[in-house]
Amino acid sequence: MAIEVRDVNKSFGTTPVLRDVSIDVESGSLTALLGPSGGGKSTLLRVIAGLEQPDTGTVHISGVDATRLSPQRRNVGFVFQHYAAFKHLTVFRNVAFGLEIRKRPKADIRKRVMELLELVHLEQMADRYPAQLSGGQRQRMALARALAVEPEVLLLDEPFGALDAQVRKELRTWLRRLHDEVHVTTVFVTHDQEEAIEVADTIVVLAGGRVEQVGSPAEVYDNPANPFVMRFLGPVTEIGGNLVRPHDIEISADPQEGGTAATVSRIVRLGFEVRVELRIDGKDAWVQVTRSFADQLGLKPGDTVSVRPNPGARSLALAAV
Ligand SMILES: Nc1ncnc2c1ncn2[C@@H]1O[C@H](COP(=O)(O)OP(=O)(O)OP(=O)(O)O)[C@@H](O)[C@H]1O
Repeated sequence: MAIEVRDVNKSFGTTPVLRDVSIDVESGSLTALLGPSGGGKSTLLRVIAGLEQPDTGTVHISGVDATRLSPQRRNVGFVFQHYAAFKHLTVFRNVAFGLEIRKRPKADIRKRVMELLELVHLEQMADRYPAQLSGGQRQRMALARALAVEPEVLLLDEPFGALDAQVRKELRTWLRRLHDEVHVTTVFVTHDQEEAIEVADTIVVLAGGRVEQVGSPAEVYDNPANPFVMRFLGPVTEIGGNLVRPHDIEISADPQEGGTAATVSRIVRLGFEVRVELRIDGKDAWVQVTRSFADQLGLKPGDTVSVRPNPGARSLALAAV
């Protein structure tokens, strides 16, 4: 195990921010800490980094008890949302920085930095200054710099959070490919469930300072531990007292066995998908269908339909919680 966090509690003043948090991060994995704002993600990452001390509990890194070690002695690399580059140094020198202070031979530094710049696709930018890079390029430089000293663990706190949606998407794919090449154990913080699902091997869902669930993207999406996780990981709607994914619902113009009667209130066409909005017993619900299926049904507002979760659907009973 690359990182073992055990029974960590942390409060700021009287506010508990991490409550009995225990997680294992496998060597070579890419793990997302996912959750709503204020849930404790950054604090947990900072506890792993050694930038915050837990009130109780321990952090082991590569089998060594790191709980009382300074950040410098933990052999971790970090990248934050707003990366503080040395403005007066070129991209090359920024990446070389950690190696220069470790007094590595010049030729070795040059070789390593050029390899890293190639890895992050910035080899053409070596002589530029940070101000001459785009936001996405600057974050890639930050990653190269964090990797330069060969950390055992790479910690990323919303590394693409300040970038626009398009660049963010590109960098996600890029981070996944980079990780497949380098295999350094990586933990990254995100509040974006799509980003976590697309990039991570393992997702740790953190809310209110507690670990709600740990699992692969498919596990947390398809088998959420509770209604909170189900809601946080993707769209949900309520049918017959159950929480269901809107794409897991069968809709029919005719009554179906085990179906619930609903009235169509609106039909919204969103490109390939169609969202059929419904009223069921005075409550709103919705079903997601494909455009061709919607056309086949020929629904219009005011129609009465029958809805039911399809046989393989995961549903969570709301009354039981
Ligand atoms: N240094 C600090 N002093 C006091 N309170 C803090 C400190 N750092 C964080 N907090 C509080 O701890 C809680 C958790 O913050 P944290 O940044 O860990 O959450 P987060 O899940 O990363 O949220 P976000 O996505 O908004 O950064 C918040 O209520 C925050 O206000």
